[in-house]
Amino acid sequence: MSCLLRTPLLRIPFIYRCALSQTQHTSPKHPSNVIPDPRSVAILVIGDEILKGQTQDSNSYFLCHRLRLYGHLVTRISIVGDCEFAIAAEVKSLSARHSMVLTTGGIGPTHDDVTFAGVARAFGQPLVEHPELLSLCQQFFGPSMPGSPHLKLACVPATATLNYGHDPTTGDRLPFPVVSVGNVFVFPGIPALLERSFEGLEHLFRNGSQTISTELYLVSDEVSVAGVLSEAQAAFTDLVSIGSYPDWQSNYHRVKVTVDGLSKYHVEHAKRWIVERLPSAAFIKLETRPELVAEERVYALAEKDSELGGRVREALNIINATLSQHLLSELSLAFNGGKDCTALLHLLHAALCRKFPTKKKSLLCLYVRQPESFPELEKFIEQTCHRYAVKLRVLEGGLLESLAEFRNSNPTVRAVLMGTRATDPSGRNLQEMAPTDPDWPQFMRINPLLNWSYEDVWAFLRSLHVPYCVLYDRGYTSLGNRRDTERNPALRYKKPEGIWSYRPAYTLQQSDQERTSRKERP
Ligand SMILES: Cc1cc2nc3c(=O)[nH]c(=O)nc-3n(C[C@H](O)[C@H](O)[C@H](O)COP(=O)(O)OP(=O)(O)OC[C@H]3O[C@@H](n4cnc5c(N)ncnc54)[C@H](O)[C@@H]3O)c2cc1C
Ligand SMILES: NC(=O)C1=CN([C@@H]2O[C@H](COP(=O)(O)OP(=O)(O)OC[C@H]3O[C@@H](n4cnc5c(N)ncnc54)[C@H](O)[C@@H]3O)[C@@H](O)[C@H]2O)C=CC1
Ligand SMILES: [Co+2]
Ligand SMILES: [K+]
Ligand SMILES: [Mg+2]
Repeated sequence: MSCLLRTPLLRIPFIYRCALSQTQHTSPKHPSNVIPDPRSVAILVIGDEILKGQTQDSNSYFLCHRLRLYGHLVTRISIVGDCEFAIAAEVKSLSARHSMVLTTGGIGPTHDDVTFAGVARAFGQPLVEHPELLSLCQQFFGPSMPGSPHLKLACVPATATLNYGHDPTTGDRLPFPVVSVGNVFVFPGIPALLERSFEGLEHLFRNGSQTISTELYLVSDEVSVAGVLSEAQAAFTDLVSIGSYPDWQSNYHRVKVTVDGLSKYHVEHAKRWIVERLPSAAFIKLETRPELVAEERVYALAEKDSELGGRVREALNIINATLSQHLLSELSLAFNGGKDCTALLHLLHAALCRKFPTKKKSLLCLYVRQPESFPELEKFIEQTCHRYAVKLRVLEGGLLESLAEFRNSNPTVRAVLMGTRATDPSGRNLQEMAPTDPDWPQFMRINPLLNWSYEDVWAFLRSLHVPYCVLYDRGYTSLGNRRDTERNPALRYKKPEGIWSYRPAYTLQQSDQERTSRKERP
């Protein structure tokens, strides 16, 4: 490898370095006259609302992601306001230094939409009314008088090319073309419109080469790996690009390290280089999308001759019996973001994947939000529903009234799956299948986790890398609301540097203390 590294001809110049040399911050190693890499692309985001903090730019994120899939490397994102001169200056500079420039925003009919004027100015061209665009505008907006606002959409730089995209699913030609001038492509700002226009032009933007990317997940913090990562980047200069990204929300890792490059050989080599220099306990082989492998992993766990295997078998039996007795439209999952119903959702998802292997069936979840609920919990619930593609019905107010409302608005639902365990205050005299009490709205309650222990729930979640609410990693063992829940004192400990902290919930030794940090309702 060292010979390889020393032979300049065999080095693949890595793009991110070249990008640096194109800016004013010229590095001594890279003269400023480096020819732009043919894959280097710039994105120009246009809009006052972005600079004012009124709109969060999502278009550049979308474009970076897609362009990378298509084999390009975005080396610059610029943001300018709705100012013709600023747009012109930026377009001129970016267009000279990159193989392609994609702009977003500023092509509508209002006074602040000046992107075409800016692009025309950048190339020293007049704005002209394009006959084909004019007839399209008249088709969409009806016949026009001179000066009609929508005619502005037809006024483009003189050498403009019209690029018609196609709907990737139907193959139909899209009604409105994307205008390009030289290597500058002018996209709309409305995210849905931008995405549709871009996807329709895949053939224009797909490039041959591909960036190879791999990840390492670390359970240790950045400080403890910074030295090795610097050495790795130095050893593989110009061959790979190494990134380090701390994550405060993950339940399973603290840092994600990425290794990117043009050659699989060098990417793998650099990855091994890092792995060999850190203790193996520093890494976790993380399942980043556990929901995609839920069926396989959950059923494999059920085959195991262990206590947890037995619990999983039992829960799957109850779930499958429920699925054979009821249509999916007759079922709902009571989901409040707690660890138990999180485990149940994963089990249910696995069972549904097995029962409906091809059809995407969506489950209805019911969440009765408490006053002063934890923001972390709300965020987790939202992300989880998205992850498992379930519908969420949120109700506010008392449990009884909310259930009555749910009963009325969802008359098909007969049974509600719940994460109740026998050790919960409400689980003491419960059966696995039990109708609600006479004074409660009538449902069949299904409790597949009734015989699970606190430890079973954590062993299940942790072994399958199922994401759970981050509050459990911060010392909460049972979640109510911000008023009635505290971190569990049994998890409190003093760090070597003398600061008090809390261990994660899954390390609690005395599971009978699970709820001691919750003031129970009378
Ligand atoms: C559908 C349903 C039917 C009920 N029927 C009765 C009844 O017949 N008689 C009775 O005395 N009590 C009933 N309850 C109240 C229940 O027994 C508990 O008191 C209540 O769920 C709080 O449970 P917990 O404090 O043990 O919390 P948890 O341990 O958090 O709750 C256990 C499980 O209940 C579900 N759950 C709890 N709170 C919510 C919420 N806010 N939104 C959505 N799901 C939630 C989840 O599946 C959770 O895993 C019912 C609750 C629900 C959600
Ligand atoms: N049918 C079509 O294909 C076309 C329609 N038009 C028309 O032009 C108008 C819109 O032109 P635009 O250039 O899109 O106008 P614009 O620049 O004013 O943006 C429109 C909306 O998109 C949001 N937006 C802009 N940049 C964004 C970013 N980077 N990230 C997230 N959100 C962003 C803005 O905040 C704004 O709400 C509409 O009236 C549309 O009908 C324009 C071109 C093509
Ligand atoms: Co080598
Ligand atoms: K506008
Ligand atoms: Mg705008």
